[in-house]
Amino acid sequence: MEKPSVRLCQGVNGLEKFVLREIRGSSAEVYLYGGQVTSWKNDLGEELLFLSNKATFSPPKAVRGGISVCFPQVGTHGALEQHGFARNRMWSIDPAPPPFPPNSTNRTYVDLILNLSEEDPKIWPHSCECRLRVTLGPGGDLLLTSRIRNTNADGKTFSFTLAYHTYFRVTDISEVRVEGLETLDYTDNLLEKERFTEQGDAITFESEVDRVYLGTPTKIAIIDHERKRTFVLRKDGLPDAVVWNPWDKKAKAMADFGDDEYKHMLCVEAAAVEKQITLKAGEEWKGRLELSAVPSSYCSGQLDPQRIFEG
Ligand SMILES: O=P(O)(O)OC[C@H]1O[C@H](O)[C@H](O)[C@@H](O)[C@@H]1O
Repeated sequence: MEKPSVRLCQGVNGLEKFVLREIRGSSAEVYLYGGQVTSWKNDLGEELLFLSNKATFSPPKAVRGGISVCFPQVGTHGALEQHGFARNRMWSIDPAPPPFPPNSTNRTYVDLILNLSEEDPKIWPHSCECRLRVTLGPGGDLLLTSRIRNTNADGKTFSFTLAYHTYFRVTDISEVRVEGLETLDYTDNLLEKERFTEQGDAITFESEVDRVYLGTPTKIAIIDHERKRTFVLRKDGLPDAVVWNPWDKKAKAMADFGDDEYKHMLCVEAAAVEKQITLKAGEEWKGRLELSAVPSSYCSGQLDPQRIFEG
């Protein structure tokens, strides 16, 4: 048994990262650059997130993989650069994190706050506090909580979209199913954001996918059939879910992504995209994402609902 610990150390290219460890051996890594989670391992030391072998860790380029916070804009849904600027700014240790409900079992966490640059008001003329708490639960669950506060001194309202851009590591994308999004409406980024209704039983992958599922349930499951592992996402305050896999052609076009790596990743991103979140001066918004990885009780096409959708 290890002792739970949170350690600040140097990561790739001398960039600082936090390493969180829990008693049964699970761990997570969070970089101050981008406030980005780059690793999440289970009790057996198996990596659960995808991080590209070609990820550069060279600011101002965003790190390809892990979990980045897209804020204040998701994708091209606005006038800012793709996915906003939070993922390519330095974050720092939050000196005054707001109180969380007391929870004696969760001590392994780090509180970060986004440092806006002096140039940022030119592209986004607002003042805000953007906080992120990353918690590793004793059982190895990973919990991200964001708080965004409008601190505009001039009383101005602002609006934003936000996503946790999560790259799950999967064994073989063609053997993966996503459950929880069937029958929902989605907008298709590959077809000029046209709106469709999902028809199938569950989502499977055989070509490029880039969709925003709208108003999803709070729980979504990603079943890695070959590894017999199911990722369960539970989310609050983030009604939508982006599902993305670049497939072969787009993979080749990305400098920081290996040609065949699309086979081993899937992005399912808890997000607030369709409806912007609007905060009046002084108001705060809170959203959270909880991830767990459990052995699949998936067999002959059926998820065991007891295991996945309860509890
Ligand atoms: O290359 P990036 O800016 O990190 O974006 C990678 C991908 O992220 C999202 O999932 C979007 O829906 C995609 O359209 C985009 O290609």
